[in-house]
Amino acid sequence: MFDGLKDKLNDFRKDVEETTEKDSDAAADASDATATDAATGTPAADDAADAAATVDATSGPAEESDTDASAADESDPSTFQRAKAFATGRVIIEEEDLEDPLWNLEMALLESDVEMSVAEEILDTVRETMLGETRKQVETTGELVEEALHDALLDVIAVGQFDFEERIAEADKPVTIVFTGVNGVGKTTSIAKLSEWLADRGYSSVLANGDTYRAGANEQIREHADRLDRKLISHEQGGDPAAVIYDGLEYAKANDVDVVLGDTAGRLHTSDDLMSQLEKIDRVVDPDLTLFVDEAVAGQDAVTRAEEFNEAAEIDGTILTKADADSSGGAAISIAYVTGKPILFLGTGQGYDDIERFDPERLVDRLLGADET
Ligand SMILES: Nc1nc2c(ncn2[C@@H]2O[C@H](COP(=O)(O)OP(=O)(O)OP(=O)(O)O)[C@@H](O)[C@H]2O)c(=O)[nH]1
Repeated sequence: MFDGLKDKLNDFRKDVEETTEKDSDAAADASDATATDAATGTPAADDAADAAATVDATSGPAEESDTDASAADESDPSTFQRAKAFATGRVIIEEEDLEDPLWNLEMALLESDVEMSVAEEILDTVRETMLGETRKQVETTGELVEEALHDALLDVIAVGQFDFEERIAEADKPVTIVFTGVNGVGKTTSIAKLSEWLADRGYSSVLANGDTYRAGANEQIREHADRLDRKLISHEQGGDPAAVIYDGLEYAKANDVDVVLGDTAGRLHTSDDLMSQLEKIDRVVDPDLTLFVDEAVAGQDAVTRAEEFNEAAEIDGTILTKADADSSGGAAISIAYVTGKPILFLGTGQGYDDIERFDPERLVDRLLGADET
């Protein structure tokens, strides 16, 4: 899962390590040079050697000295700063160290279908974390990069998260959940999976097929309902989707069913038709939650659709299917930031159990290699 993106993030770590290693070598040379001068006993060299040994790299005596400073100090203050830091076991990351690696990272994120504003946000956070507390002490550059990437990714991925199970537990029953999204992305399968997920936690559910537009939609969802032994409410093709979901709600009330899972059409003649249909469902059944479903493999297209559907009928969260087949990870990283609504579940296969609660920390660990699953 998301292996392509994982590799690219790892490349960034290597990139920064390489640039800072070169600079560390230069700093080591400069540090050696000041030490050698110190051995010869020149006053300026004494200052520099003191500076190299001092723990506070920002206020060493060399900076205050008005005698002729060391060659490194005069020609390249940053090299001298590095030399001082190097002598005290510190790593200094300068803006120019990050320039090329950050450029490469931006290209890699965009290639991975990460939305532009999301990529920029990630770069800003990485830059801030790595340079923010300038001359921050770290054990290795790799660790600093990892920390910066961790924070940057988590910031965008965790937008809007809430405890879905708690929300279901606390809501008045029946809870109505409406699913939006285009056809073929795994919407019906996700409804079936969620019905099982809820059953595993003790909640009963009824399925309602609000996709009255597409021929064959009733048969498709009925197959799932039969297999799972769930009640399905459906009307004839061409019927009013709001009426179907309303009937689902009435059935749930009459039979003490906890949750109504309402499918909707993924595409109509025009987007205006789709919008007014979703608006009508909103008005008639006033769903507790509207979940947008799309496939991770659709990348940028999924992100754009999430925005469009969110405008048509405000969503409360996203289910991202086919994460098992997605290498890029762009949609998983971008959708929450772009819509302001969290990803709630990942579809991870074709079986009914192949659904997992979206866990931002776990995804970040996966991307940074700490979680191998
Ligand atoms: N690998 C994988 N396949 C999935 C996942 N979710 C759904 N699928 C498959 O994707 C295909 C389409 O799923 P459907 O549930 O029929 O798609 P849909 O969006 O409901 O399509 P419509 O009913 O046309 O709206 C099916 O073959 C599913 O088995 C997933 O998380 N991983």
